[in-house]
Amino acid sequence: MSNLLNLGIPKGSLENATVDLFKKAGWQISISSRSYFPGVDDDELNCKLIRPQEMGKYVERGTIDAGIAGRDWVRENDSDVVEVCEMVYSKVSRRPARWVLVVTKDSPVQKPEDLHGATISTELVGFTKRYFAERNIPVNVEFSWGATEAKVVDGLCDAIVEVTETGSTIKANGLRIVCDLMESVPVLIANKAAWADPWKRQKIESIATLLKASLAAEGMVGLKMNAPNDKVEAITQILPSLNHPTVAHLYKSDWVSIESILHEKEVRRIVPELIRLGAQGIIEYSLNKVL
Ligand SMILES: Nc1ncnc2c1ncn2[C@@H]1O[C@H](COP(=O)(O)OP(=O)(O)OP(=O)(O)O)[C@@H](O)[C@H]1O
Ligand SMILES: O=P(O)(O)OC[C@H]1O[C@H](OP(=O)(O)OP(=O)(O)O)[C@H](O)[C@@H]1O
Ligand SMILES: [Mg+2]
Repeated sequence: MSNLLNLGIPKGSLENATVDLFKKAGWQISISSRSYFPGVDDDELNCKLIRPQEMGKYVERGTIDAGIAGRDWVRENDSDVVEVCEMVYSKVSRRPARWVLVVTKDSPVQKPEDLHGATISTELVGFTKRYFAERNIPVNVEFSWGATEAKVVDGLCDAIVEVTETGSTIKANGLRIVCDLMESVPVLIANKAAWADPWKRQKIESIATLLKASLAAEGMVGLKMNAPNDKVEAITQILPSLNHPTVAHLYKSDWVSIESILHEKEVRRIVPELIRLGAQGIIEYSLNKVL
């Protein structure tokens, strides 16, 4: 049973985005409703759904070998684990989640210092207490079980420290962000003993490499074209690339094939220029992974 890695998948906000990312990376994880043990098409993996708030604890103890959770919760729990890599994605976007200080629109609070003696509600109690203590602002920090935005609307507290991504919950509740306190992205964490085990470490590193490669490929495309030899200099000068564009000779011809990887957004600007410079037979293709 040594060639088996116990892997924690974050239940909740990061769940679907994480399963989608694994799919792009080459692993099909199937979660059936009410089961906390997803299936996975890899005999070397055993997946468990775990709340991100508890991922660090179970990875630290070795209950699971590795897992993905928001860095916010790994830090909040001060988990003694190896942070293998970070990946920039959230529930619906490819941006970090933001922990923000929030008040009602009509609140007089303009900066954290204005909350002297106030009550702040949050799920992230340790971080919030530290943030205000470091600035010598005495506040009363209360733990919130969720639906935190409602508490500041109802006047149950003066401000909240809450996570936001699209901002729609803050907007829907007529609230205002005072300032950003912290950004958080998902991290792949590993148990220290598992990291010291050569097989487990290699498996964890393979997962990290492929997840990151899949994220890196998003929004990138390949562009390939033919051009006469005397146009190569001009074309390669305007062509963005990861390193340098590839230039290969066409068989029995004084034409070359030029290939490069670039951001999809740049294509609409670059292609007309390439045609003007003499490129022909231009093809664009999507990428699954960039390593
Ligand atoms: N849009 C988002 N909303 C909340 N958390 C997000 C979002 N995007 C990423 N995260 C990250 O997800 C983790 C929180 O996950 P969790 O499942 O607790 O979210 P939740 O939305 O509060 O869950 P629940 O629906 O059970 O209340 C944190 O690490 C947080 O940084
Ligand atoms: O900026 P947004 O894109 O709107 O996302 C952030 C919201 O999503 C989460 O709420 P959740 O659905 O978990 O409700 P909860 O407060 O009950 O946990 C989080 O706690 C915020 O309320
Ligand atoms: Mg929540």
